[in-house]
Amino acid sequence: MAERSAPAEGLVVASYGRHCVVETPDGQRRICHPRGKKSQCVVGDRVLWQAPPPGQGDEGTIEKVQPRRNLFYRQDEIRTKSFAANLDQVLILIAAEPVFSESQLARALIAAEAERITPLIALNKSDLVEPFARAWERLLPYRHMAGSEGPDSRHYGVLPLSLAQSGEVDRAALMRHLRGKTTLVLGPSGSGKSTLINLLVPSAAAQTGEISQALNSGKHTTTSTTWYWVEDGEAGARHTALIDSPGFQEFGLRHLAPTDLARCMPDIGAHASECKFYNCTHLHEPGCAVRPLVESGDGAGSISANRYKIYSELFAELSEAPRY
Ligand SMILES: Nc1nc2c(ncn2[C@@H]2O[C@H](COP(=O)(O)OP(=O)(O)OP(=O)(O)O)[C@@H](O)[C@H]2O)c(=O)[nH]1
Ligand SMILES: [Zn+2]
Repeated sequence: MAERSAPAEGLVVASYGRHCVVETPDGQRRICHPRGKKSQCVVGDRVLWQAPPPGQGDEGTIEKVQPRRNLFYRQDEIRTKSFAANLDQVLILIAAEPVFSESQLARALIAAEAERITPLIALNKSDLVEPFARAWERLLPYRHMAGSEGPDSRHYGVLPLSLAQSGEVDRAALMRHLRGKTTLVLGPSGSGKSTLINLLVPSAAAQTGEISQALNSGKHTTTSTTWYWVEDGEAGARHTALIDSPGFQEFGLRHLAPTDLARCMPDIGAHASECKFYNCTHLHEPGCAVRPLVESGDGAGSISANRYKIYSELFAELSEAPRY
């Protein structure tokens, strides 16, 4: 039997459930299969993979998945879906139109916070003046949420964009946040996700082409999550990456306990340590420091009524016993 070569390092750039595409440090891409359950991988994984012995095709095997810094995923009652691993940021792209769901936005933010991944929010289509003004207003609690670095710091970056109109300006603004990082891009359909990817990655089609080629054109199904290198002049190639992933809808958080929520909703969590009971749920307890801060009809209070409503609904949802 022919000698096998030593396992080599690689980066998972596309994932199809049972198999994936691995990129080598010199930019070659090839299809690989996990050796067993333990070597199941997702986009963003650093792996050790092995080429097949000569004469046995060109599909490799994943020998080992290196320990992950984080894993971004969602979980509903039946399924866990992993988006990607080893992320620096999640960019949540919403738009003036179609009108975005605040609950969906809050869920994606919570999932990121739970894995300690920095979320960044972008609101596209600022050229649609009135719908944009309404959407920007709805983002007020997110734009104003206090950060931990001094009294004027903000917890979330919120970028206004007009991707189809002011591409170059937006590209510069986005790159200030993305440069040198690996960012997962999420957004509901119609928000401009393809427009954003094409703006930042003019070679996106070519890069997906290389993946299809590695997949023997059509032998395997089309991709669900894809890694793109962002060409960035001075900084050079393979430095900044975007990961495009579908599946913003139905953002299940069943992997979290209801008591994790306050920590992942910083406007609510900020006051939790002042509650009378250390395990206060902020729903009904006497001496709760959170509830008096929720906006009432008179405009007083510093926690938005919508945010508190989302918190209580999620608390109830995550408290239900699993139904399977
Ligand atoms: N008015 C306006 N329209 C935009 C802007 N950016 C994107 N669009 C339009 O919005 C529509 C959706 O953009 P896409 O980039 O295809 O959005 P997507 O999020 O990839 O949508 P799916 O393909 O459905 O997932 C297209 O008709 C774009 O031309 C913008 O800044 N302003
Ligand atoms: Zn409380």
